[in-house]
Amino acid sequence: MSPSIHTPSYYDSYPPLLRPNNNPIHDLNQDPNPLPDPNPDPIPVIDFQNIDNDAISEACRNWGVFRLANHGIPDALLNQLHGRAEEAFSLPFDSKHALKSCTAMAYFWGTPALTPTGETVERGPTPPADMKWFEGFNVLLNQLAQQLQVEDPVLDNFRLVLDEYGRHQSRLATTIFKAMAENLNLDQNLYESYLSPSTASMRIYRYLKCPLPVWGLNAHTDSTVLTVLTHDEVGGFQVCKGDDEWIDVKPIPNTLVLILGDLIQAMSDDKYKSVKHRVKANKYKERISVGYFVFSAVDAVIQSSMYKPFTYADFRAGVQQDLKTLGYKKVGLGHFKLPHASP
Ligand SMILES: O=C(O)CCC(=O)C(=O)O
Ligand SMILES: [Fe+2]
Repeated sequence: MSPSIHTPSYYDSYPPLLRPNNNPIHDLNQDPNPLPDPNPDPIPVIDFQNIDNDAISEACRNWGVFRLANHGIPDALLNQLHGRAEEAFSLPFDSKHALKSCTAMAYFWGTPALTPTGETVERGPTPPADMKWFEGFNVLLNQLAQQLQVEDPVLDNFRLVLDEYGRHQSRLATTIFKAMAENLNLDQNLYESYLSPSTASMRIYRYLKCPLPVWGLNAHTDSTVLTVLTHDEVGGFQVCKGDDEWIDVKPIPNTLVLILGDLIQAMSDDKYKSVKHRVKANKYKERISVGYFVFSAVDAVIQSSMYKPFTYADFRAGVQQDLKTLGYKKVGLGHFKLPHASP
């Protein structure tokens, strides 16, 4: 008998457990993809070239999310970012998996529960219903330029574009945070420790075609001060308005979506909302998104009338505890809530 020859297939880039041939229910071409809704979404838009503090204040209080237009990131760079990410994800799974403990650019798949250095929080085998149909790279921006030596030209090009994109994000986040801090009358001496772009990380996701009726990413709030997302045209990102109204955020080319995280909610004495968001899984199309996550300095003490003083290090330790025991962030800001502020 001749030895079986393995013909490389597109799905060699997928984590083995998420390949269609390992999922008999994976029937990719059965129904047509539903048509997108032609109506615009109601997400507020902020013009970065003409910042209106009142409009920012309104969006932060009522939504916790807005779209950023005229952000000054060249379209060519955004296109390159998506192109390079696509190339990196198309590498064979083993080449990506080799980076799973590479702190500057750590590869992960199947779960968003990561340690601060990008390694998967181990909790024993994940049942398929909890498995997330994605893979990604967790990038620590301050390590990307100096610490990461990769020989593969695809990964090296990816690193270069991430570095450039990250510098734009740090510029945008600093300016937007300043407008928010002015609106909140925060002490100017706190600005630098409350928003520390040197702590920033990025996550680049490829959501794979998903055969199961599960969420691409479950509803959560971010543990950040601010998060800035760029999405491809596939869609599926939703934010929660009020208690339970889920709104589809339309993918609009070359705009960014900025969401407020838990840390700014505390800094604002709960006037601003850390918005819940989630991602719908898609059976037919892969989706690429890039998130920039910026935090406070790890040892900066966050003062709030609604919470006990805490540092980002304290906050992160609470989240890691939840990830280890439950697999998801449960308590978050609740760890620090003052009794008089509880409902
Ligand atoms: O993929 C996305 O659009 C959202 C990612 C996200 O919410 C996160 O990583 O916290
Ligand atoms: Fe998120």
